[in-house]
Amino acid sequence: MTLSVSSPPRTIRIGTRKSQLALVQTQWVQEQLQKLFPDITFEVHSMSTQGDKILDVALAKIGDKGLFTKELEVGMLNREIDFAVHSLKDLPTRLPSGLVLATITERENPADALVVHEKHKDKQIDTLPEGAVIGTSSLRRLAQLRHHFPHFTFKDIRGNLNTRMAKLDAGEYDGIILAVAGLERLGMSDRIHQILPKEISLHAVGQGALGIECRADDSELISLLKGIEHSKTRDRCLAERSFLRELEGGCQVPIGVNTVLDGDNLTLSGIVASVDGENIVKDTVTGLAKDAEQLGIQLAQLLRQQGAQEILDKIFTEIQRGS
Ligand SMILES: NCc1[nH]cc(CCC(=O)O)c1CC(=O)O
Repeated sequence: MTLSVSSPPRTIRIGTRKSQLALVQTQWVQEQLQKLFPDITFEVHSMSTQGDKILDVALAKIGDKGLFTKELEVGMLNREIDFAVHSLKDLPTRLPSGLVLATITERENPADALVVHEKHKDKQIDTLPEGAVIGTSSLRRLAQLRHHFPHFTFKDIRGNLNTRMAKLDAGEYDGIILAVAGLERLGMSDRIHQILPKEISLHAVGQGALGIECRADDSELISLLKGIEHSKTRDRCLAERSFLRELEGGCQVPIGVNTVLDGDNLTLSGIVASVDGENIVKDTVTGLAKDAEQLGIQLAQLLRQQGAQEILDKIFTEIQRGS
């Protein structure tokens, strides 16, 4: 890929959140692009988002209308930055007009991990004692774990990864649930005690992948960004995002997924659960990877026929009431 010789190489400004994870991810993207396009200058501009500032309120109660992405999107529309690097799972399934999801990069293991207090180092999720205090701030993790392990006590946990680890190690929790991907990217793989199998926890839509968003009319940049796209991750994530979009759920609702790509065939599983873990609907569809988005819609419709909408409507009403 070459730039037109008539125009001097441009400087491209990358927007990111300021969190340690966001900075590590953005640096990785910058390095990949710099290798592919050595003549272009890529600059990193970091910004705080609303989600970085509100640390004391349970995420589920503030909703997720672009909590971690809005300031970056405004920056792109104002031309202060050219593209933004997001954890794909934090990027809403509907983008503001004028912006597109240009590229999805190769995903890390998308599963959830159990991290335990050292006194439980010989235990697994199914052998932790009655009443064990499990920290999570995700309704998706909460609902699925409650379904399988109703004898645990669940407690909200917020803050960055280091803060959460410190709270766990101080004995405030017996175990906490975190994304494998975040732990790996921050060099904390040694804290992964158990990777939760998909029978226990279906992961979040887009978990473990990075999504790069830019202005829809910047075709030159879009073609550069395609250089770091991972097509298998893209197919899986487009199916997952289409499923979530069709159910009109954000990342803060108890919706989980799993995808398997086998040659041209894509298998998508999804779950919608009530917050108490008592009602769950779960199903699987298979089709061609090139019809990824269609598959997502098909699965959403299938789950709706099994009562998913009623479960979701109840959650939306409860969140609005602030309960
Ligand atoms: N919403 C927080 C968030 N956004 C992305 C990650 C981890 C990396 C990823 O899932 O891609 C995390 C932390 C977590 O869920 O443990």
